[in-house]
Amino acid sequence: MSHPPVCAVDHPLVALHLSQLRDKATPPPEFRLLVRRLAMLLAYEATRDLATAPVTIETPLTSTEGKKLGETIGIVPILRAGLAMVDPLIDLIPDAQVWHLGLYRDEETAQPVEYYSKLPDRRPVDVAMVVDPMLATGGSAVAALDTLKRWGVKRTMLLSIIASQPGVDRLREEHPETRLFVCCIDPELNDQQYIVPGLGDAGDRVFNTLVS
Ligand SMILES: O=P(O)(O)OC[C@H]1O[C@H](OP(=O)(O)OP(=O)(O)O)[C@H](O)[C@@H]1O
Ligand SMILES: O=c1cc[nH]c(=O)[nH]1
Ligand SMILES: [Mg+2]
Repeated sequence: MSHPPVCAVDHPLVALHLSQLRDKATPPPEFRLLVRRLAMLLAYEATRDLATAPVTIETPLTSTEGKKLGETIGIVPILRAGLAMVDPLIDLIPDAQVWHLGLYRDEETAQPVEYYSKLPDRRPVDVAMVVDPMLATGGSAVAALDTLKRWGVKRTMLLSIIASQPGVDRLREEHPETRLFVCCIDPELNDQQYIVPGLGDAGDRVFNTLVS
């Protein structure tokens, strides 16, 4: 089966929650809830092709065949903003492992700076689901995927709420094998490399650290 490399989830619920998320009047508690809902909707699409294995279960009435996951999943949040997408994903995939990567964008250069990574030597997962609400220049996602590739993960996907077109192009160029799931692709970046129209700084809006 061949998959489209980029899936922009076209759904009325995505559209309405995304509109509220973009609104500058949306306060952090509601922002977090909206990120949670959108992460679940993205995860529903992204997990469509996960392998399953048969399992026999007993209902109160009889034996029947059910399913269990047939591969191991790692959820990889890019700190900080990616943390807001972890809980909704482990609600849906309770056995998933969570591996944190700390990256921030240098404010002057917009280049990613790694400040936390504690992956073990032995790669323990079949599929890595990288989560970060924003794919702007693509620098942070490319750095995270470089790390996961060195770690030996064969199948990677990235779930982002908003991507920029330049970020999508860069990801396709540098990690063509990574499947990308987004709620929306915005056309451009501004001079500070923020996504336009975007939603501003996702990490600051999640963690209420926007200082004006
Ligand atoms: O595609 P890029 O140009 O690399 O930009 C996207 C990155 O920027 C944001 O994180 P930020 O650096 O603001 O860190 P934070 O989550 O701690 O706020 C966002 O959550 C991504 O990680
Ligand atoms: O628009 C952007 C770009 C980078 N990081 C964000 O949080 N927002
Ligand atoms: Mg930020």
